[in-house]
Amino acid sequence: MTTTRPSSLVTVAACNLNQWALDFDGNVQRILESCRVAKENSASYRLGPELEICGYGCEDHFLECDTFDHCWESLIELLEMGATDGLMCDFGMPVLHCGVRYNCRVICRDRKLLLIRPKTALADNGNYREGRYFAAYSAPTHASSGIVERHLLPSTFLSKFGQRDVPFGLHHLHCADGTTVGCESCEELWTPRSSHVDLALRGVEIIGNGSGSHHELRKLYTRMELMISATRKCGGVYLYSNQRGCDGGRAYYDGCAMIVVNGRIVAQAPQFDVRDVNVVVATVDLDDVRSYRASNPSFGIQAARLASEERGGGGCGNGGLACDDVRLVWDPADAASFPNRNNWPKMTDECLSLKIVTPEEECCLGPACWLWDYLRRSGAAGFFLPLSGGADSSSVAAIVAVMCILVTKASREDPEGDVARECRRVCRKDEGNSLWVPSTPGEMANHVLHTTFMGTENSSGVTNSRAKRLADAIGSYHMSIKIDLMVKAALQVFQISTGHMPRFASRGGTMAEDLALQNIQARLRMVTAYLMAQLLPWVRGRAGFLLVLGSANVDEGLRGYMTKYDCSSADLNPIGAISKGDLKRMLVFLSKEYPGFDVLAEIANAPPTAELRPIDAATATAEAGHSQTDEEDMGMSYEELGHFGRLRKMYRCGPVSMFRKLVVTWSHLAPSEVAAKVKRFFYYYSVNRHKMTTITPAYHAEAYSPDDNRFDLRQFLYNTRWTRQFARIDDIVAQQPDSDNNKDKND
Ligand SMILES: Nc1ncnc2c1ncn2[C@@H]1O[C@H](COP(=O)(O)OP(=O)(O)OC[C@H]2O[C@@H]([n+]3cccc(C(=O)O)c3)[C@H](O)[C@@H]2O)[C@@H](O)[C@H]1O
Ligand SMILES: Nc1ncnc2c1ncn2[C@@H]1O[C@H](COP(=O)(O)OP(=O)(O)OP(=O)(O)O)[C@@H](O)[C@H]1O
Ligand SMILES: NC(=O)CC[C@H](N)C(=O)O
Repeated sequence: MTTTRPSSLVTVAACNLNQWALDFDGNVQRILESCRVAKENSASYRLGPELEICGYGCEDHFLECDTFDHCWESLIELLEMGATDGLMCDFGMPVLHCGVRYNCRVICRDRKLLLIRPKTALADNGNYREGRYFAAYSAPTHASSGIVERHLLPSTFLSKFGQRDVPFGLHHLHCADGTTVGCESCEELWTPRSSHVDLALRGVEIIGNGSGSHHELRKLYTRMELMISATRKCGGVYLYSNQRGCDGGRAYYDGCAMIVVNGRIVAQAPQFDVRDVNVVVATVDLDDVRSYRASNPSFGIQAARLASEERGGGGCGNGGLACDDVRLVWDPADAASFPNRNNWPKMTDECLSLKIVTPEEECCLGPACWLWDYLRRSGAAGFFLPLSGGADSSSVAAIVAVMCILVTKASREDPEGDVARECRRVCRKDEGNSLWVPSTPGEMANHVLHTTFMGTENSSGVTNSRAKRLADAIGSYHMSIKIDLMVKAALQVFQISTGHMPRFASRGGTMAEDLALQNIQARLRMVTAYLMAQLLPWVRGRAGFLLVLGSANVDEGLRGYMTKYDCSSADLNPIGAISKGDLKRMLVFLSKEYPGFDVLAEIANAPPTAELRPIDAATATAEAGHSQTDEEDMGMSYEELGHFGRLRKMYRCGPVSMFRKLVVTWSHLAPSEVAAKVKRFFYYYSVNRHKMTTITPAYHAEAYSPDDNRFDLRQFLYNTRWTRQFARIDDIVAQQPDSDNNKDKND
């Protein structure tokens, strides 16, 4: 008699889901769709994103019992609707266990819960606050005795599915066909002692990582490196699922579900997309994992040592749980299951090279997808953008244009699909059984984007023309108006009330008068923007309101080079966490990528100007069209601001350490000049920090974002003289060989 081993082929699926915090019904629908697609592709295992049932970004809603209750309701619904029939599903949801909140993976199959696995390392840096909502789990000491901790399920499980409780802890599953499955949750991959290491040493072959990881420029590369390195060292089939989209906040989760085998990427889902559900599937041979590990003696030594430690009583209770009625592999010999050879899952043996877009593309694709989710979920009829023809507001217009390109393409590919349906709803073309889809991105832009150049007597014709040409290229509903009447009226009210009329500095006024005259123009633009946003749909015979887009970039926020409550106060800002340098590169990229957008290159190359002071014909240049330029006004260049911003936030530098670094980086400058620049930066940063408290919610794009509300938590009332800090800088300058003091001494 011959005994043959069961087959070792298994088809696994990972997904990107556009979940929305607290949208329990919508989330269930998207999960169901991902399970359907996984099954359609013959998968026997499906991994979903972190906390997918309620949405990752519930934040303080995780403190509410309702959130936990609704998650159980959703899980019951998923089981009842057959999501797990014939498919092992690793779902993400919060679980209250013995009075403690945990961020958990819940593994189910055939309407039965097999394991609840709590997260052990919580994400608490940057935008993450998991420690506020959850406790990190560590295995209880009694687990070493082999006792498996159990979680008592809500009573409905007993009545509906005959199940009272489920193992709870850091276990993995041993299926009847010899396949082993385990999990590691998002941040655990990023920690020095990652869970996948011990899982691999215990022989676990399939490891699912359900994540809630948001986009930051250049971050995908780090994620990919972590997964490739993990499976190169440990072997294994590593699945990564991530949320994708705007789930109600400033972050954009950038999907990119992946399947990696022994250091090779075998499947990758899109990072930026307007579809709600993407599923990637791969058929892998677990024997490849077994032989990869077994062929590496040093892996064997460590695996044997761990096994002997655990046998020797140091066991941590993280053992395998037998699932005797679960089979994951498919067997070509089982002709009854797979009668038609053409329907067999395709073996995935090639190694894909990871698709990583350039930072310029990331800058427009991430915010474009985020804006689309926000627009369709807010119920608005479109956007209103004050378009100055400068680099910032033009970048925002270009991002909306990219949004229209993505949505138009997806709608035209499937006029009956979800994206087309949402597009019709937003464009107010959804009456009856309409299957309308925009014929071009420009047609869509004409429905959703409203742009206005709001000139004053201080504006130049050059910027007005750039705004008009860009609006024409994009197809937006554009107007060019003058707001001098409003400015004059406001100043007359002031004069009647006080008997004084302010003058610009160039006309004999003080700096206070000059600033007030600049700010009134800027603020009236904001008032006009909201009026337009409210009434333009009415003017066009449509229902609804428009969302006002802001366009202050990260450098302006950091330096405070903006008027509080002017056009920087809007409903949303897609570029608030992107630097001027990255934006200019994005504009140049778009001008090359899309025919007809060549005006963007001209805009990128023009010197930035606020156009709030009268034009001085003697100093105005043809490119700027104006004599007032940002960099001169600010007393620092955008490039210098980039350095200050990164050192302050990403390298956690106070004034003294920033000076110490820059004095080396800027070795072409005298230490005293570097000191003056650093002090000037910290002065303006601290004097204007209060502006960040009211700044418009912006797409989180960069690790150097100064967003006061979520990401860069600091005071907003400073002693702007920084006496101790600046004195230390002066001390260091005095010690430098080429300092002015020493020069005097040497002379
Ligand atoms: N510690 C503190 N905590 C809370 N609030 C504080 C505060 N200190 C001042 N304030 C408030 O902030 C006000 C000063 O800020 P703000 O009114 O913005 O005025 P301010 O910062 O003085 O002037 C705006 C600056 O932005 C420049 N700018 C450049 C480019 C474009 C634009 C534009 O708008 O288009 C503007 C403009 O040239 C000018 O230099 C004070 O009058 C006070 O109301
Ligand atoms: N003439 C104008 N018409 C319409 N909107 C304007 C005008 N001037 C300024 N704005 C709005 O106010 C915002 C801030 O103005 P500011 O002069 O600081 O421009 P900026 O930050 O350099 O941006 P941009 O590069 O778009 O000019 C602009 O991004 C734009 O949305
Ligand atoms: N949700 C998480 O655990 C995310 C953590 C991880 N550092 C990331 O950015 O992807």
